[in-house]
Amino acid sequence: MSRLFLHIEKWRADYGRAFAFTQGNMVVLCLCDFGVAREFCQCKSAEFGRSACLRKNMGILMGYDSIVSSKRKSWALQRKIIAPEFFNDKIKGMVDMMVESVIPVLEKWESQMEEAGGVASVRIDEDLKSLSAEMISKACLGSNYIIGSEIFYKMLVIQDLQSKQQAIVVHNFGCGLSVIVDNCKATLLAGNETTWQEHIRAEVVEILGNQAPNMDKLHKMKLLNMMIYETLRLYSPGPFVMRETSEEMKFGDFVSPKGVNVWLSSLLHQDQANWGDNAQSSIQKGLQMAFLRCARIRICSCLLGPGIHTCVGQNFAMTELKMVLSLVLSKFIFSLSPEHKHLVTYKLFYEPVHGVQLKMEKI
Ligand code: HEM
Repeated sequence: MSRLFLHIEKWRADYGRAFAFTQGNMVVLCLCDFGVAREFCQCKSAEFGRSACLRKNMGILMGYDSIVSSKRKSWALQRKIIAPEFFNDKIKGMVDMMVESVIPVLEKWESQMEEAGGVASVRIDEDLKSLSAEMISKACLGSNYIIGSEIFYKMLVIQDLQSKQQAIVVHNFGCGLSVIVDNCKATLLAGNETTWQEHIRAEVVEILGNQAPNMDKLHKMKLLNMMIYETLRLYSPGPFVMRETSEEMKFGDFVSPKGVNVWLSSLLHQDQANWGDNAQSSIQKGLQMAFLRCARIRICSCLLGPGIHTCVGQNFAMTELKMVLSLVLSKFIFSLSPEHKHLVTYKLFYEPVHGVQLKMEKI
């Protein structure tokens, strides 16, 4: 985030851990302070809901009155209907469907490895995108899932057009050599430091044996769970969680009048004041700190959405992630391919511009 939203990083350094700015006629209070963030996360007031600008700018993609864009009564009603559909007892019945969907993808990658004589450079992002579209469509639409996948791809086109229309103006406050060097270091490290894989693979193999994953087995995979949280912390899917006040509200010492957009910055996830020296650590170091982090994440987390808006699909998402990763780890050894070009853009979520290319080898 600090690379794409350099202005936020700069304003935080210049004005402190909470500052306000205007964007057009919208007033934004941006919070980068752990203590205040906790209050943001714990706020259960219906007067602190989704902002009007989200509906205005993203309504075409998210719906103008959907669970992700509505407020108060309309949101509460939709949440009450949708949330139970993603409770764990429902997800339990979806695991076989998830395994069935992932097998063809693993077989496709396997044959690419065989054709390349054992080790191949495999582009995985498109396959994973299709896989996740297929799984959520099957979960929601059953046998009509093809329609769901078609809708998903139409939405991607709209997302693309939207992001071009509302291109973020990234102010260059000195993105110099140090930024490039930092990114090279991060990429090299992430590509080569794979000892974490061995630890997690050992856990996965011990729990799975030769059997397919099921819900009970996935629950036992503690290291894998931590690795997913650590990855979400280091590479949050988006830069902010956004709310709008419908009445005067107080966060720490900050009093926000009615109608102000309050943004919680994901810079918090890598803030040394909160995470100490390991704030920017790799997955390997991260795993050593993971227990501490998991505890903090529980206290204040916007990784899967804070407060009453916490992610409805988190059981589904975590099961899907653990299922796919456990199968990949039990079958393949992987690291970043030399062909991988690291460049990230922001289109509603962060996305790799040139995809993700892995060097993969069958175990
Ligand atoms: C790793 C994958 C995922 C991540 C990191 C994630 C993250 C989040 C976050 C941060 C929020 C809160 C946004 C806010 O407070 O404004 C959220 C809300 C939401 N997520 Fe997810 N999500 C994931 C997967 C999913 C999936 C698979 C589904 C659907 C099955 C889903 C459905 C929703 C919905 C409907 C909300 C809105 C909840 C509400 O406002 O009441 N998410 N998610």
